[in-house]
Amino acid sequence: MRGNKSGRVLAVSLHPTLTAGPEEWLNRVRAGRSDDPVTHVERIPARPGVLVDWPSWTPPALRDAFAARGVTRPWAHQVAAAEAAHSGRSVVVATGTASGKSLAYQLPTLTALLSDPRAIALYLSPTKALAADQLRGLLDLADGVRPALYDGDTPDTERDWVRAHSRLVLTNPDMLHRGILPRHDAWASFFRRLRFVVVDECHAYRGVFGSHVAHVLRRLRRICARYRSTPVFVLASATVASPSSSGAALIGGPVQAVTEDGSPRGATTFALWEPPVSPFVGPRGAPARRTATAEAADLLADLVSVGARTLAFVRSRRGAEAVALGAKRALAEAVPELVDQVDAYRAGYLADDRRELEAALRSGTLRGLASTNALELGVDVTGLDAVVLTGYPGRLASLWQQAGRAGRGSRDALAVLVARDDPLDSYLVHHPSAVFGRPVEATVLDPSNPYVLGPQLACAAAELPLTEADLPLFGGPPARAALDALVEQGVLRRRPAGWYWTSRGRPDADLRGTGGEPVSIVEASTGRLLGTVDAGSAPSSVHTGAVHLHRGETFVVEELDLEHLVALVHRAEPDWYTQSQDVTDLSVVSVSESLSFDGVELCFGTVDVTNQVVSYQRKRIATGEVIDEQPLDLPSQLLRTRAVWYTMTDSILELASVVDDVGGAAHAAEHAAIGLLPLVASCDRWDIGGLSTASHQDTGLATVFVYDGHPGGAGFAERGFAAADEWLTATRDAISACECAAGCPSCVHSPKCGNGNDPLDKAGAIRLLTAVVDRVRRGRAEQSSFGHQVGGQRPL
Ligand SMILES: Nc1ncnc2c1ncn2[C@@H]1O[C@H](COP(=O)(O)OP(=O)(O)OP(=O)(O)O)[C@@H](O)[C@H]1O
Repeated sequence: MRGNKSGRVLAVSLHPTLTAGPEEWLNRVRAGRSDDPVTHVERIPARPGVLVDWPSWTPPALRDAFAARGVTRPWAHQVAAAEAAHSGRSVVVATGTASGKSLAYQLPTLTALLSDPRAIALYLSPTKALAADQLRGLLDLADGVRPALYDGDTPDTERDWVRAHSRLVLTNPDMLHRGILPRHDAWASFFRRLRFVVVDECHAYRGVFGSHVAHVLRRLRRICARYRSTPVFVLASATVASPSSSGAALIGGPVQAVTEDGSPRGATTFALWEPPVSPFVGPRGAPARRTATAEAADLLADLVSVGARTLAFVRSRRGAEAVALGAKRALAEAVPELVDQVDAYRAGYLADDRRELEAALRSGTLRGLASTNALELGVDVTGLDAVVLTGYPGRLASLWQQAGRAGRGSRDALAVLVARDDPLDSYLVHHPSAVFGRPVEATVLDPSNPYVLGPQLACAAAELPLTEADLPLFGGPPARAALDALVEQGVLRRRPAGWYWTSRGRPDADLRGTGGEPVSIVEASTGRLLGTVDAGSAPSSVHTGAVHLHRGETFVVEELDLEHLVALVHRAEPDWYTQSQDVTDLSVVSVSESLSFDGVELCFGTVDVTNQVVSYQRKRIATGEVIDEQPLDLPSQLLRTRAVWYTMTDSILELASVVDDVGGAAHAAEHAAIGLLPLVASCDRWDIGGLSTASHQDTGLATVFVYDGHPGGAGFAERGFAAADEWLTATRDAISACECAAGCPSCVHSPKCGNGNDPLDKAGAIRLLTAVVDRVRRGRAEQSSFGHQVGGQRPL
């Protein structure tokens, strides 16, 4: 073992050997620590595979091509899915990570392409990295198919070639929506011959994004029908709940599910890891734990040094860079020969750099990589031994996707979840039953959401006028209502034959809500483009003075020029990092509906949520100590959206005995309400934001707001208002049924709280909600007996 300057002993094996297994790696990385950071080890047993014969219709050439890459016989689920697709039924393969779902779609698809030289297939993936990875796996499988990428990274000069010659086009829903469907006449031959559509990692299409993609796929089906083709859909995902129904909701047609996994799987040793208490006191006066980033950097270095090829997932881009840098530093002191074998990976890198890193990880020239979730989905990085999750990724579906990256085939694997110092992560590492043996979250999407339906129908009409016969495909009555609204707004024109887009230009719908063009990060002295960062997060991540990490190199931002979308940076080696501070404010624009009864007013309306990065702190890398705080002059970012909120008078606060901690009770009630809104609004908690305050400037009262996190709103808050008594009753009941003492992730903690889940008063929230629910119910009863709506559109 060798030490480093920090005095920590690195678990170095000078002759790394892969004969050691997960248990031994784990023992070695936890050895030598005074407090054992491991709170629980779950052993997920190995599973034998079920091999079957190739379907009789498999072309011999394809069988040979699979055999050449070591696949001599398929697994049972691969054939079950392939048989369904081959016989013309849409199917979803919902089996584990690395269970060979690619072969399950390749078998029927490539069979069709080989048997019919005119047939074409389309492959859709949520990330460019995954499409690039799939392309590699397809290149030498079938002659004459000419698989090719068609995405934002494809040079213009290649695009025409792909459209004219490729018979297996790999793209993403964004490109289909913006670049392919609107130009369907140029793609006429493609659509006419389209036989299969593969939708990989289909669980990624959830929430508002998923609802948009559901319509993009309906638009695709309509365009295909126009060119007289009816492609079969093959969907795949390792972590999708209720695969048949969520698959059907996504494509708008019946989907058969294949869920019995026939692939062999090595055992996984899954450790829950809580970083030790650091000597420095945290912001609330309580002893703080060492950061998950610092701990993950050490773990990455340790695992690489004992010979385990390791991928560390980190929640933020900056965190991924910091983990790579920290691991490199630790290795530089103890095993310098391994420093170059660790790197960082994230979506903002240039395409060539990403491909190079993926290849290096696969070939083993890279032994450690710290990545954002850009590598979470499906990229086949065969041969990984260990995965480190730096903080709970927010959803069990993501946790299993990330953990599943290690131990491909029947090799045993190690996964380590390192808790961040927040109540949600601490709760999870001390409550293994909240992690293991639980179903993943439902994939919630709602194609009838009017805020999605409207823009999508406008896009559909611009592609091809909409007719009565199209309405069932887009959801029937809600689609008609959305079309009426579009006609009224002058967006579409109603003619006897249908609904027409008559304006110049094209309508658009922002599928991912990223908020505009990305900002380029450029090295000032050389003009070298390092990468990009999306517009919405530029003020917090590349503001003037920010320390920007890029593949293990440190830069300081000289200037952020938002007008020209450029951040100029220079190389530097500061011993601090920066953390931006922001302020969120919410103002009420207008009230559309309201209901008031005895001290509680429930409202639905339009709000402006502003977020402004106002300063940044410089903090010492070694200790996290704040050196100073520098002011920033950046524009605020405005989100005009829809919200549901309730106000409470002082007499209600007294009745609920929360006068001493109104903020804590309201904050806890807000978090739980966000968690429960999906019950009545078929949304995802990540699509919603909240704000609670003991006294709000517009209402003058204690107020809890829940708003749609999408410009213009997304229909969720509206449903929350309509079903407020059911929603808030369920919220109150969920908190009181929870057995924890003072709040936990199952009730009032939020995985995305900007205030670190502080303050929270669980008991106060129950009393507050009891009073609120009672008044909302009585208000509703009064409203229905008078037969009118109390309140109405009013400015505030
Ligand atoms: N029948 C088989 N026999 C042996 N190996 C196979 C078989 N089918 C697939 N494989 C191998 O299993 C590995 C994982 O396959 P693949 O990447 O397709 O899994 P996946 O389910 O798509 O993974 P992910 O969950 O990452 O999307 C690949 O290396 C592939 O070559």
